[in-house]
Amino acid sequence: MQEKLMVAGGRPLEGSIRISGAKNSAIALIPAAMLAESAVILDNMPELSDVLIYKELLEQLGCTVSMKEDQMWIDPSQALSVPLPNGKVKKLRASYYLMGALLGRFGEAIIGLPGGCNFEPRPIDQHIKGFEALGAEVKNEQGAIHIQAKKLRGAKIYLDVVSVGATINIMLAASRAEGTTTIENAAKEPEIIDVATLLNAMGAKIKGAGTETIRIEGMSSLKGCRHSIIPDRIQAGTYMIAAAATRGRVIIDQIIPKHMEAVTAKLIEMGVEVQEMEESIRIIGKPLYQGIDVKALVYPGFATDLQSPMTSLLLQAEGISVLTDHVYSSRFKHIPELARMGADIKLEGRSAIIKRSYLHAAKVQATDLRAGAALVIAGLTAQEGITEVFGLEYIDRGYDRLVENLTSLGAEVWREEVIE
Ligand SMILES: CC(=O)N[C@H]1[C@@H](OP(=O)(O)OP(=O)(O)OC[C@H]2O[C@@H](n3ccc(=O)[nH]c3=O)[C@H](O)[C@@H]2O)O[C@H](CO)[C@@H](O)[C@@H]1O
Ligand SMILES: C=C(OP(=O)(O)O)C(=O)O
Repeated sequence: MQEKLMVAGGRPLEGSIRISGAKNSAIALIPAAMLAESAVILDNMPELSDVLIYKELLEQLGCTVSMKEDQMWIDPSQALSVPLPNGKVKKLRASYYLMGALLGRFGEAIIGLPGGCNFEPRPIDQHIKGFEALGAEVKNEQGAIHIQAKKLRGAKIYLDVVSVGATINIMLAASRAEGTTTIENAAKEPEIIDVATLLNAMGAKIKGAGTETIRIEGMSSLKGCRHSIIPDRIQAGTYMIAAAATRGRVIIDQIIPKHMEAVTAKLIEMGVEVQEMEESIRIIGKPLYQGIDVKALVYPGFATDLQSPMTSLLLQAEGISVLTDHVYSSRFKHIPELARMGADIKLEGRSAIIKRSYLHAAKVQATDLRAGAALVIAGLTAQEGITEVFGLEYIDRGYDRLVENLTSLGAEVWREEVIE
């Protein structure tokens, strides 16, 4: 059943919400568990469509997986490297982590090229370069990546672009290679530290995660363990932005404020009051905001995943704001949809030039996950009317309990079936 999100605008968000575990950690930790010979327990698991698809993928690979509340239990002892050239792997981006995990555990993998949010071409050449450096032979046969290694040996790998996915995928395979692997120009996102923490708890020896040089000493076997997933900094940032955009007062709880520093700094710069506590942040919206420049960069810079939601907030700021995405050059599919609501935004190369706009409700299409988040925030700020956000399945990839969370903050939002 296809659903749309109905969003009534014009109400400030007020109250507090608790943030769940991070999608981009969860969907790397689940395949990482396959590198162990015994059960792995993952706590603080978010209830997202990507997670549920990953559970099914692991089951296809012979794992036993169960979920109870926010805990996932994975027994990978009977896992096999079943070829998955098509099917569910196409439904999410992070299915590419099965390449590293299966290569590490079995020395072979056949995995279809990933799906996920296709806001622009997203190559995986650096993942492949890493696998080849570890001694694997990699071929693309009709859209499926075939990877085979007689023996995986540690290597020195320099990434040409700073890539979250390639850094994690190489860590996965290298943790079961013979000898030491060094990844230079590695990505530093908190999710990478989370994966390294899990692998180390499984018995791996990984040093330097969170810096640009990561050293992985390969192990011949890894064991099960229990691990709690870090909070989702992108969901947290989205709610911070939504609170500011509706001139609300919201406490965003159970987060790591350090992970939010780039967003916090930009909100303060435009005039939002942000109070940091140990495990939470309070946002106090103000009547007037200043236009600012925002550059989406790799961590610890402003996250590209928050670039689209931030666009909706910048529409509320006086003067002109310039938002440039240095990670993805054309992640701007939300802009024509925002224009339907009255947004005055021009695209110049990889920058959006954003002018103060008074939005009205409209029927809009989410074309990817964060474009969807941007449209929901825009709908919340529209002065009157009900915005209909189509493509809710994208939003469900990354925001669990969205309607419950927004409703608890006083918003009027609900899901409706799309009747063709
Ligand atoms: C599942 C997951 O964690 N997804 C996140 C991950 O995606 P993902 O890991 O796919 O993104 P990357 O960090 O790899 O991409 C960063 C940049 O490097 C380029 N690139 C990447 C790999 C490669 O082999 N070759 C190459 O050229 C990409 O096109 C992009 O321009 O990080 C992105 C950047 O923070 C986020 O938007 C995604 O939410
Ligand atoms: C782009 C995203 O996810 P994915 O890489 O899983 O498509 C995202 O989380 O914004």
